[in-house]
Amino acid sequence: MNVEEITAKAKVLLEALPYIQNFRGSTFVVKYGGSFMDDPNPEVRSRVAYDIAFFAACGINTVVVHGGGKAITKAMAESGLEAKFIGGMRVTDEATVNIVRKTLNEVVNPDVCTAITEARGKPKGMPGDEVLLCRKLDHDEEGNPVDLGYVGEVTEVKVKLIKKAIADGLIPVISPVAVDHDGHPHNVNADMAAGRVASALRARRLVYMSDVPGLLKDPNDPKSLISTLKISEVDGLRDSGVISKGMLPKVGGAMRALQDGVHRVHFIDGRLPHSLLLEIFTDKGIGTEIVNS
Ligand SMILES: Nc1ncnc2c1ncn2[C@@H]1O[C@H](COP(=O)(O)OP(=O)(O)O)[C@@H](O)[C@H]1O
Ligand SMILES: CC(=O)N[C@@H](CCC(=O)OP(=O)(O)O)C(=O)O
Repeated sequence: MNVEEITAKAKVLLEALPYIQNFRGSTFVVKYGGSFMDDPNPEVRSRVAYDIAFFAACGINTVVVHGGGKAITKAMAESGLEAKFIGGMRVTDEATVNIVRKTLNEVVNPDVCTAITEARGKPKGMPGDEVLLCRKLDHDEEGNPVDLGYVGEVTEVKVKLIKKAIADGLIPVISPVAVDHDGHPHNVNADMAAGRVASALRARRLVYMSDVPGLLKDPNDPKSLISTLKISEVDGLRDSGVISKGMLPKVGGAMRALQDGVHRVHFIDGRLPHSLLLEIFTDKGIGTEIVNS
């Protein structure tokens, strides 16, 4: 390496310093998944795991909530069950909730933990039904009544258990399953679960990773990225239909988290190499951020 190359390399490292100094000791919640988890290139998942291990090594209390919708649909098909969604939520009967729990807790959660371990991070798999309490979800985003079966809305997060794992130097990895007051497992939308975990932990950052560059003005045009959005601008975008489908629970979770004290919520493309590091450790970022003021 010549002097110019050494200087350029050092510059990249030093650019991260103020961010590391600023974020040390803060809590970040990362929604890991869902669509990019199925990317045929295993490198995609691995890179995200490296970014998560990087955060933890910088002293950021990093908590992961993962998805796994596609894996559930595949497991249902193998059992001869057809997946049905209403308003983006899976209709979940008794047989389905058993598949949801098994797939998320016994397949997806260990997979995410393995990826983090391979990046030399120290994950702690936490089945959601051990840390999340819920009641049956009985209304949709607009407040209309719905009955989706065993689909839950998180009412309580066992913060002490999560903080204990963090204090032990571990990265909690939580699946989107919860139990009601009778101990019956429920399926929870992973975006909403991540929002509630971020709220309960009073996280400084909540990051949603998906397979789009961020919030787009035109969902069919990746160049129409909205870089920064104020919370007050969200309703207008929702009413005009700009925010729709899979973005609705993310934005719903984001709004709630911001109202509960989370400082910023980011939406980034999990397929882009190291998008998590770039969004957090550079001035401009590469996705969308929603801020409170
Ligand atoms: N304004 C928008 N900007 C970006 N994506 C949007 C927007 N409105 C709706 N979407 C849809 O939301 C999807 C992301 O949500 P979802 O499919 O649930 O992702 P994941 O499974 O990765 O959590 C995008 O692929 C896109 O189809
Ligand atoms: C109620 C409900 O719909 N739960 C989701 C839980 C998994 C999830 O949200 O995963 P992604 O983030 O990969 O979509 C489901 O059954 O698909």
